[in-house]
Amino acid sequence: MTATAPNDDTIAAIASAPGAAGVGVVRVSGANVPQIALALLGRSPQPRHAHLAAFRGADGQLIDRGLLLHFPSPASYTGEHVLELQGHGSVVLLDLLLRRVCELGARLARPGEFTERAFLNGKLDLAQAEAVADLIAARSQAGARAALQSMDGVFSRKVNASLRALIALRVHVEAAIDFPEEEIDFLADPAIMQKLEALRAQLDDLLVEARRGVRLNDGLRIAIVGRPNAGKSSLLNALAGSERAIVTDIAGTTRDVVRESINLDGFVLELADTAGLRDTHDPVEREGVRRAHGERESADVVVLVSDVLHAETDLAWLRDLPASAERIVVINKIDLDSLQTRDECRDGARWLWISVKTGEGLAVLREHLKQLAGAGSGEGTFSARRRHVFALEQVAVHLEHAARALIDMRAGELAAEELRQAQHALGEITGTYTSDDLLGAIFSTFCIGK
Ligand SMILES: Nc1nc2c(c(=O)[nH]1)N(C=O)[C@@H](CNc1ccc(C(=O)N[C@@H](CCC(=O)O)C(=O)O)cc1)CN2
Ligand SMILES: Nc1nc2c(ncn2[C@@H]2O[C@H](COP(=O)(O)OP(=O)(O)OP(=O)(O)O)[C@@H](O)[C@H]2O)c(=O)[nH]1
Ligand SMILES: [Mg+2]
Repeated sequence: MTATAPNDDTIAAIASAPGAAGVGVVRVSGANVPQIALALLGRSPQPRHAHLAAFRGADGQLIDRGLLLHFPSPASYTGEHVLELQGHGSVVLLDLLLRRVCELGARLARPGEFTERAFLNGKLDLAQAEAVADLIAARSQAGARAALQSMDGVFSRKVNASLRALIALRVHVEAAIDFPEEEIDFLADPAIMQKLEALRAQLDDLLVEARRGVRLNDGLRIAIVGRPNAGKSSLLNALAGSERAIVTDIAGTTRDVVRESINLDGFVLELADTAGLRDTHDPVEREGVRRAHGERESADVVVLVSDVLHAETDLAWLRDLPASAERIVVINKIDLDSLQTRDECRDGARWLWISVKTGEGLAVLREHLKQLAGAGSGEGTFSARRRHVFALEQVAVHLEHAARALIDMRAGELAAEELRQAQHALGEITGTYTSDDLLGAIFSTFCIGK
């Protein structure tokens, strides 16, 4: 992808979903739009006005009768001249219309190229452009609402506020380096450390929000792990509301990872049921256990399923769980012991006593998962991508190094370099600093016509 190539060519694509529909849209962007519009309408269209037009081929044959709209540059989605041809939603007609537009001076657009141009023309920053794609792909109301917030710039504004604070800090530190005779005094100034700490706190909050944004966007990844026969597959089936996984009373039933995506009151949960953890000589089961470990490592939430007979021995597994994941310990089969449902916090985990068989305690588990997916986090919740979280983690590391350089070593040069790198990482979120490779990777995942 040539993100920085001059955009002097005109691009066109069908912007509506393929298939029969009431209306379909061919979208065109670029310098040739006025001439294409003139050819199709027979006169120059009024700006931002819907004209009913007879779209004709080169031979004068009618292709379709539809609406033609011209958004003159720069007041358009891309910032360039944009033309919309709204015809009948027929794959055949829209293809003919697209062909005609190309004859008149356009080429086919690559996926995401309209939004890429909007980015390059400053209509959107990179995080907002990504949110456009995430909005289109959203699988839940919560995900769509969050993506809309990011598209509106909620996330970007927070990033930019931190960026400004970071730049101000850099200015101070760089100035101190330029005047070495004052460096010692300056670096001892507690106001600088306070500013740096305030910035770190701000970015820590943003990281928490961004992680939540990723969950809203991608769904909450939940790994169901635990001893064989504890009821992991039964739990998956109960949450999914269908007999998705095989359940038997034979230990070692599940081997492959069984995935199911569910929508829980507008929140997407990505469930993964895994093979029961045990030492075994069966090579198939051993591979299943290996995969179960893999799921555990990459999950947002690990649900460790045990049962009333093994709760204490299974506790040992808690230690092996990745530190970053939320932990839920589910003690299943309380019906066997006529126990009551319980809900406790201990050992850094939430403990729930349930019975998949009777359904007792499942509502509490569902509610808890919903909260972890982002429910109840209030207005202004925005969507984010893993790339953003990674950038914020980098920023945090550089700021920590900068703080150490300032406090422990009074090393101005070192601190300045760390702050510079922090700014670079932060700027990658909104695209202030972005390589062509990254842009190519991002926009190529869009739909054609977006
Ligand atoms: N028919 C149609 N519907 C659509 C779109 C579209 O491109 N075409 N959109 C495509 O995603 C979304 C709307 N997004 C848009 C965003 C900006 C502008 C635009 O013309 N912006 C100008 C003028 C702003 C103004 O008048 O306030 C600008 O930013 O300068 C148009 C659509 C959803 N619905
Ligand atoms: N009494 C009782 N039995 C249950 C409950 N939940 C599951 N079971 C039974 O426990 C047995 C094992 O259930 P599974 O869901 O296959 O267990 P698993 O953890 O997936 O087992 P593996 O796939 O072998 O690791 C089945 O016979 C289930 O019917 C429960 O709440 N109470
Ligand atoms: Mg199973």
